[in-house]
Amino acid sequence: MSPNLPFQLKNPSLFKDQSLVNGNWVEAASGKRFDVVDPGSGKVWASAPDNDANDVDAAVKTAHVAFESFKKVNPRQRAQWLLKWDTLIRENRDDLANIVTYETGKPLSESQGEIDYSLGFTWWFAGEAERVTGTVNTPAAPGRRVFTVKQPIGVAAALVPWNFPIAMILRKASAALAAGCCMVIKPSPETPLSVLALSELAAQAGFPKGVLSVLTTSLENTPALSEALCRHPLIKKVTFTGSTRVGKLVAKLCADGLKKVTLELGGNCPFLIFDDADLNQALTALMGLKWRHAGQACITANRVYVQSGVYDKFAAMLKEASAKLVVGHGADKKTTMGPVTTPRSLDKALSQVEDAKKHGGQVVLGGGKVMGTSGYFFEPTIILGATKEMLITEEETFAPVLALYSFDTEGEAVAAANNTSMGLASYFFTKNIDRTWRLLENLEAGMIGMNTGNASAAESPFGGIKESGYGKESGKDVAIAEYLITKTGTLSLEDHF
Ligand SMILES: O=CCCC(=O)O
Repeated sequence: MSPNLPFQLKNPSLFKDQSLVNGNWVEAASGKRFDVVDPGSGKVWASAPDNDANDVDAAVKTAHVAFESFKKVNPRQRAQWLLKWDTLIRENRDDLANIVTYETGKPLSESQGEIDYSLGFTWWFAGEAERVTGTVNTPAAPGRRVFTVKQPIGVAAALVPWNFPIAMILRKASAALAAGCCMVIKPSPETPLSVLALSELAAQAGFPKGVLSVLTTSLENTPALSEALCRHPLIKKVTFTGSTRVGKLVAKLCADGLKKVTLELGGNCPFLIFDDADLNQALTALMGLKWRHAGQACITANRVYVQSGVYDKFAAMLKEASAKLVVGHGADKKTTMGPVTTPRSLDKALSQVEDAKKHGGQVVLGGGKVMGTSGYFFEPTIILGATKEMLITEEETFAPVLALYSFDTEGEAVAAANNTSMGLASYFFTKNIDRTWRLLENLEAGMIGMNTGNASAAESPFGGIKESGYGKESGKDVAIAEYLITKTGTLSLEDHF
């Protein structure tokens, strides 16, 4: 228990800074630990065990032993544990939000918003647990019946990012637990403590020992530990959220063991505004989507295409609204945009801005690091006159930098929006119903926001196409199916009549 937290916890039992294996809080076998840094100050405020590949086998084997019992637990019991977990998370919302803010940098109101959004997953998958059903049919061959039964796939590994540490865990773990799978979680090195706090609440909710395990690790040991998880023969399913580059490595590692994989990868999402759009609606949506967590969401708007008739007007509206953002420490109530989570993101943002300038882009707001602070702050930045030659068009930014492109026709906008290897989300704003339908069909993305920038919900299948990955998280049937196998039974009947 750390006495020196930079914030007060109402429930001190939530501060867990050891790994969780078989229901026990443990250190890495090496005894090493790594630091957890507050991005708002650049200061170390906690640490966690630096597990490496050698720590994987014990965690997976004990998870497998737990799975042998957990898979037989009645689905209603699993649903009840999920609902109890949901209640405990609700009761500890403020403490969890503080931990998230000090790990990720996001403003407290956003951390609270993330928890509220995430509770959709515990609630939703509690319902899904009891609705897993098989099928029965009568095939063409005489005297036969064919059945399918669904069963949990086994122990799953979750490789989880730092940008939404509560939402990503609850989206993955709730589906796995509802299905009857155990899960070994490898949190991001930036955000181990929020995941450990959630796991403590899962234990308090009644989930048996070994059902959820957490192996924390440093940036340095992340590749080897992740590889060991992907290669372990008792891991039957891997779910990864992160970059397309790493997602491809995970897919290759899992291919060797023919493991089922869900990949939620990079976005580079387009946001289209047509002349007939409600510009206030588009502005409100863009302000929420783009500046949320300082631009560090996979589904954020990376490329904003505005039709020429409203380009200047919308650019002015956007600049005026964005200039009012208050950049500061996430724990400060006045803050409306926090820091980026890692210093690496600052360098990437700066290189994209410099590159845009070289290609003729006009920086009309921000453009650089916030000076005179040890936190990782980047100014909210707007680049006008963006073109396809720019780095920002090619690469996901993951920082508060927004590029505005002008277009004339719908065909031109769709071609530009789709001109990326990625296909996570696309957004468009128009009041033309025919165009709405055409865009839904023609935009190449797994999720389409139509006059909204807020399309994520427990009820909606979440996932991309193209190099944004495969598999769905959340939504009815599809998400829990990622953790199930289908077994077919064929029965031969004797006819007595
Ligand atoms: O960053 C990716 C996840 C964001 C969301 O779930 O809406």
